[in-house]
Amino acid sequence: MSDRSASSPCVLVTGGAGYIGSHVLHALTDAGIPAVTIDNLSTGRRRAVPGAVPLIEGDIGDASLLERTIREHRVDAVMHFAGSIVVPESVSNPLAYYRNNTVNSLTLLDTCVRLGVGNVVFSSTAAVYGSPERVPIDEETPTVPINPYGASKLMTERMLRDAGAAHGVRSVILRYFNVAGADPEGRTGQATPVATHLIKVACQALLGRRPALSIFGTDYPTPDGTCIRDYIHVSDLADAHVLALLHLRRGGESLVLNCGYGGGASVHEVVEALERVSGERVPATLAPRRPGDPPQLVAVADRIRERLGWVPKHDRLDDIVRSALVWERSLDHPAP
Ligand SMILES: NC(=O)c1ccc[n+]([C@@H]2O[C@H](COP(=O)([O-])OP(=O)(O)OC[C@H]3O[C@@H](n4cnc5c(N)ncnc54)[C@H](O)[C@@H]3O)[C@@H](O)[C@H]2O)c1
Ligand SMILES: O=c1ccn([C@@H]2O[C@H](COP(=O)(O)OP(=O)(O)O[C@H]3O[C@H](CO)[C@H](O)[C@H](O)[C@H]3O)[C@@H](O)[C@H]2O)c(=O)[nH]1
Repeated sequence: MSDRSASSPCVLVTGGAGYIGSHVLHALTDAGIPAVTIDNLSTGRRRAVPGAVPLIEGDIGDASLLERTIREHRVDAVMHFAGSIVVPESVSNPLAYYRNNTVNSLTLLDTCVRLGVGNVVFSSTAAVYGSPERVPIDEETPTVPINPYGASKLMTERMLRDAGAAHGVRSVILRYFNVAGADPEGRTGQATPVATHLIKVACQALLGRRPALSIFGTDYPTPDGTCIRDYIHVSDLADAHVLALLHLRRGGESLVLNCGYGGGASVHEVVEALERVSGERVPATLAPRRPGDPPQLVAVADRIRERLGWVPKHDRLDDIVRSALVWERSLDHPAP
């Protein structure tokens, strides 16, 4: 055990080899906060994990591995990213989603309670709101998920709330809106080649790594007919996680917080931003609506600023798409 881990408590980051988890590991390392990660590398990559952070290759469904890690590293807090994230896959294979997102979260939470780890930061999603009637969406909006992915995450939120009441576990539940972009220093980014997220797919199309971007639906009730989303830069999201951890370590109360900027961009606006920053055309074709896409998802994002003192640094759409494009160029694998 190193001197540092002997003196300071450590945060266990599940899924730290993945897109968002790896950005958070870099943010923790930059802030001098000791961390350890467990990842089964099902979608994550070993090289996304900063060198200073021990990577334990294993599954969070393995209670004895969790227990060993928590004891050996003097873990006092957990940031829980590990999970399955593809919405259509959750529709075709729901039980796999309930197993990985809900059952494994239960194992993790149960282990935390048994070992007295009382601080949990959880990656939730705007998908818990489903297709709300009113936009923008505040945290009191009813949670009515419309797919198993959203339902599987909402169940973990519920477990955290109940475990808080019964066992004193305090949690910050972060409901991410549309996460995009990459580390401005180029240390990590979204690396899975089978991407479905708009900004990543648009970058791949611009670079000729896929034939074209399909714009799913141009007849929505929005000003330009395409869907509107609240895109948040992954590095700003990573900063929010560090603040959430510090809040809990200070003894702060449990919170549920939207993570977005409170503004929206349409699919056309995203494409225009990418063309503006690159000076190149995004090959795009107009396609029918994708099933299950709500016309607008925009956060009311005041609470996170008030409660955590979060101040975003990368909230211009041009910055988000530029960082995504720089990262995409650095990847050596072609898209499928
Ligand atoms: N990407 C988004 O836009 C988005 C939006 C809302 C919420 N989220 C949530 O954020 C979290 C991270 O998402 P991401 O985009 O970084 O996805 P990702 O697939 O890049 O990261 C998930 C990581 O978890 C690991 N993992 C999965 N199951 C595991 C298991 N059973 N045991 C150990 N490791 C396991 C994977 O190998 C991967 O490294 C997820 O919980 C997701 O639901 C993501
Ligand atoms: O090739 C593409 C991909 C996406 N889109 C459109 O771009 C918008 C954004 O789509 P994404 O797939 O990038 O993201 P989603 O809004 O579908 O969902 C994401 O954000 C949600 C919360 O807002 C959940 O967190 C979910 O897990 C996460 O995938 C949608 O209108 C979609 O139809 C296209 O036109 N073409």
